[in-house]
Amino acid sequence: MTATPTDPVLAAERAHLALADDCLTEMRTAAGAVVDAGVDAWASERLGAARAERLRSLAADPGVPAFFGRTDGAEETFHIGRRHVRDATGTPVVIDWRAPMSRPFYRASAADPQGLVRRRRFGFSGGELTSYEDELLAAGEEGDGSLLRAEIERPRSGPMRDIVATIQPEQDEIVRAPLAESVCVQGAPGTGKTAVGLHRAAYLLYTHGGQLARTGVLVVGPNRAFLRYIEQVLPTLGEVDVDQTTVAELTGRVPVRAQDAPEVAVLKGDARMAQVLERALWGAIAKPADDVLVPLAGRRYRVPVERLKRFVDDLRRRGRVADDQQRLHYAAGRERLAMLLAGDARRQKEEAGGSPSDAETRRAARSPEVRAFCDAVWPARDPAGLVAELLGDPAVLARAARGVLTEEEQALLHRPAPRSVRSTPWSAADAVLVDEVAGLLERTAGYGHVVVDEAQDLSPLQCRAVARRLAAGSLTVLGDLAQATSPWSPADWAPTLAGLGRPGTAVRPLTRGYRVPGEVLDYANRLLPAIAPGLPAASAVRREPGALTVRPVADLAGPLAEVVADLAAGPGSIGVVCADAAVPEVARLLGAAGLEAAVLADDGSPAARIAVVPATLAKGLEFDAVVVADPAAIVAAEPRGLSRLYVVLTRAVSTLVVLHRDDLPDLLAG
Ligand SMILES: Nc1ncnc2c1ncn2[C@@H]1O[C@H](COP(=O)(O)OP(=O)(O)OP(=O)(O)O)[C@@H](O)[C@H]1O
Repeated sequence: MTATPTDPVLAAERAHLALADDCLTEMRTAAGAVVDAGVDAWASERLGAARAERLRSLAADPGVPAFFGRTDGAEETFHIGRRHVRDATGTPVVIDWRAPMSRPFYRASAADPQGLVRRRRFGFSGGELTSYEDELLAAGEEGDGSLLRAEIERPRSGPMRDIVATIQPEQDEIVRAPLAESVCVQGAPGTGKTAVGLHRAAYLLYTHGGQLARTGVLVVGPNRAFLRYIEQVLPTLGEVDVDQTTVAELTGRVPVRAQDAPEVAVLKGDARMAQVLERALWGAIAKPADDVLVPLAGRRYRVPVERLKRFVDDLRRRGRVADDQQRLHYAAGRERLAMLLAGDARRQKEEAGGSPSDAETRRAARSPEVRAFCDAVWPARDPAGLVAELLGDPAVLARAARGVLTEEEQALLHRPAPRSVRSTPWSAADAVLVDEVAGLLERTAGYGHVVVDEAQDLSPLQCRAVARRLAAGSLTVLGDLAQATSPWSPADWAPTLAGLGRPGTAVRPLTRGYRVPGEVLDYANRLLPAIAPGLPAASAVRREPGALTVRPVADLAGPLAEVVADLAAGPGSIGVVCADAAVPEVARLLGAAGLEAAVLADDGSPAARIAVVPATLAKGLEFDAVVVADPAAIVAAEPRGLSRLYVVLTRAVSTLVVLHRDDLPDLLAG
């Protein structure tokens, strides 16, 4: 319902908005005035940090209204907004969207009003409250979704926005799933997976703040361009303390300078490599060959070889425990071994009537004799050194890989040993191997909750890298098997979930597409039988006659500039997507036509209004209008090129123009 400016309801709601703004200003002033005086310097610093965070979370985004909806029950009325706002007496003026009282706003329907008589949604224009839409749920009346549609179609001009005002019931169920529950969302393009994952992180932080503030929340995305696109969503929701990163950054212990041949990268990402690395590390532990004389408080005590063997065997066994939390890590095992020798000497001394101190025992553990023994039997290792040695020395690899990798596979992995570990030309897949070894050496610090996006592309070893960051926490896995473009691309979610350490996770489908108009989605869905047979096609929540243009062209030059110039005359973002190799040429063509286009880079720099997008960077992004230049080249560029094309065709919110040279894939032709 669009209200007239004199509508009394609108006037009352505007007054409430003004009140909420005043209260928010007061809350901010009060938070700013708190003196950070704790009982000591540390406590003061903590208080200061907490205050800074509270101020940051209260810092209102100027254009963002304090509330976006309202629920009227039989007795109570709540205004629902991005954060809780209260007046000077503590009375709530706006309820946080994550609070339990807000749930009916998202879930109630005419069939199940959940205690609501009315649900009201507000429309804003430039921060002004301009309209409202009422649903008299108790009377069986439901809205037509016009505000949802307006929200989706609002032109994009930068990073991703939150969807807090219009989260849909099927999305809300995932957002509010309990913290203990890991979820895997299999969602077609534009069904809101990324949005749901981010809102779930915000919901969990609100609901389990204390617990998660200690353990933290991590969001993992496919690349920097994607992170740049999503990174503002959580701060707008008031959550400034979430780590957002890529798998490459997570595993970035060595500088990546080289690229593997595809078959080598595939092998390096294989789960069997974990076994090879484990053997390479633990297999190098030697059998003690001799007694050791341990110096302790001025005397030497003989620890016989049989006992030494037992120590080593026991520790090794504890290093093989499957559960990472219970497992004795290699580096800790080495220290424990030294302590066992020192402890043995101590016991001997005590039996002889002495009473060595703890400090003396620790000194014994660090003595040259004990060190020499540990160096020989349980050598200190560093992750990069171990991987460099394994890949550079066929004999070392053969020992670790016997019965696990074929000889041909071992040969594939081999590369000439570099002069030093530091000069090793590491590849991205090597970095994951190095991280795997680091995880064997020492326990990796884990988060309380991890959201992993575009998870369909993770290699088994990358899954393990994410799982190591999870500790005892839970996981939100987001992805779409139809958009899988990596060589590991699983046919179902089971292997990925097992690799992520949560094999029993329930897979929840999302099939209502919000981003892409029906005409465009139907067109892209024609590829599904070839790329993901059996996967249900998404249905679009809206249709948009004229949204799709498929145009044969003899030459790109003229039509491309003409189409982009046309689109640029309207509002919103434009993505011109082409095969990676064609990016310079497409950028040149647009430049020559006087169009201000910039190539989207993977360094996290912001996308220009007209962005030339390499097809391999398009995943997860969206633009108001998309021009796909030469789809056949996108398909031809890689083994899973059809899936890549499916990704590319599903990036448009309003308009998709496909310019092709009469060589469309069969499923799209005709
Ligand atoms: N409930 C909603 N209300 C408003 N907009 C929504 C809603 N759900 C999703 N959207 C919008 O639809 C678009 C697609 O959402 P999102 O990127 O999260 O989908 P996705 O499933 O991750 O897509 P893809 O797999 O294609 O990358 C975004 O612009 C998002 O804001």
